[in-house]
Amino acid sequence: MVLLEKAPAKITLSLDVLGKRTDGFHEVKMIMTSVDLTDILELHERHRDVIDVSADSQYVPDDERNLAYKAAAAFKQQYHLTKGVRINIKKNIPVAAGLGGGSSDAAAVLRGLNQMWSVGASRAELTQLGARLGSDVPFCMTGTTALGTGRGEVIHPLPSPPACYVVLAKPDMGISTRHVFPRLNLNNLKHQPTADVIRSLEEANFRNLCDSVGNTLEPVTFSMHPEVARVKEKMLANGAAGAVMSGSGPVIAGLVRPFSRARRVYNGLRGFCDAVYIVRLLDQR
Ligand SMILES: C[C@@](CO)(OP(=O)(O)O)[C@H](O)COP(=O)(O)OP(=O)(O)OC[C@H]1O[C@@H](n2ccc(N)nc2=O)[C@H](O)[C@@H]1O
Ligand SMILES: Nc1ncnc2c1ncn2[C@@H]1O[C@H](COP(=O)(O)OP(=O)(O)O)[C@@H](O)[C@H]1O
Repeated sequence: MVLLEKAPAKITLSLDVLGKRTDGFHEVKMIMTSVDLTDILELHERHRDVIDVSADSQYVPDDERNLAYKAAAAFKQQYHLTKGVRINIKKNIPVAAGLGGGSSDAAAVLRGLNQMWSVGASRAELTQLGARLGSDVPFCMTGTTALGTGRGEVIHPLPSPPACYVVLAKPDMGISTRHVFPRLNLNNLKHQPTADVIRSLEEANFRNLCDSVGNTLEPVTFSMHPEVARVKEKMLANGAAGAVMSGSGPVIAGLVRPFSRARRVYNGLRGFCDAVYIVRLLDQR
């Protein structure tokens, strides 16, 4: 049996860090929404009790370090399964970009195995299992628009954003999340107007949304990689109505209306960046 599962990328419209937790993670408030830039996972049932993973990207491990592998191993252990699976990943989401590609692949494996093996686990059970794999995985289980609290794994659904295009621009580097958080100056955090972003979603107010997006991690990533700050400036200079770094970066997401203006922003950034995309929100009014 073969099963195909899509794994959409996510962008963070707002990311605020409240402080450090006793478990070494940071307390966050972040608003995430999914976009139509997706990895495609092929799940092939194996009768032997093995997990094989392949990915068409040199930047992604094809062994037990792969988040898709970890998800399959956790699912098999949780439900005492001895069947095997081969997972082929078509990577369309840039790696270590702040778009949650690995987390989304892990969530796709949990959804896919639950279906392929007719386990019947609830979405809540899969989300709880996903939280053990990474802070981003619970959001990726839902794939709509939500506020993440705690370390990001506690999910509070939010209204869909107003329809717009998103230009994603990735400078030519990857950034590891675990290298960004420790560099935060916890005594001088630039907090975000999370409540304003939520209100703009409730009111479907595109202008107010664009004026309130922001990311407390930007100063850290920008100081490590000044070119990321330049991409954000260029995104706005080329006509984006709002721009914000996604996750720990380096991707900058620009909110744009209408499509003709999105094309202009896209063209203004191509050649300046390693990869530029125009995507749609998967969950929009
Ligand atoms: C912070 C975000 C925002 O989207 O960064 P991106 O990965 O997307 O860039 C994500 O929630 C990340 O989620 P995920 O990538 O699953 O991170 P995890 O594997 O849980 O944690 C990786 C490392 O990031 C740091 N970390 C992550 C989340 C958090 N709330 N506090 C932290 O300090 C820790 O050092 C941790 O060891
Ligand atoms: N299936 C996967 N897809 C992408 N990255 C993966 C995967 N499995 C493991 N990784 C590793 O996880 C790290 C984070 O990748 P990714 O989730 O794309 O970053 P981000 O959370 O910043 O978007 C990378 O170093 C990558 O090598």
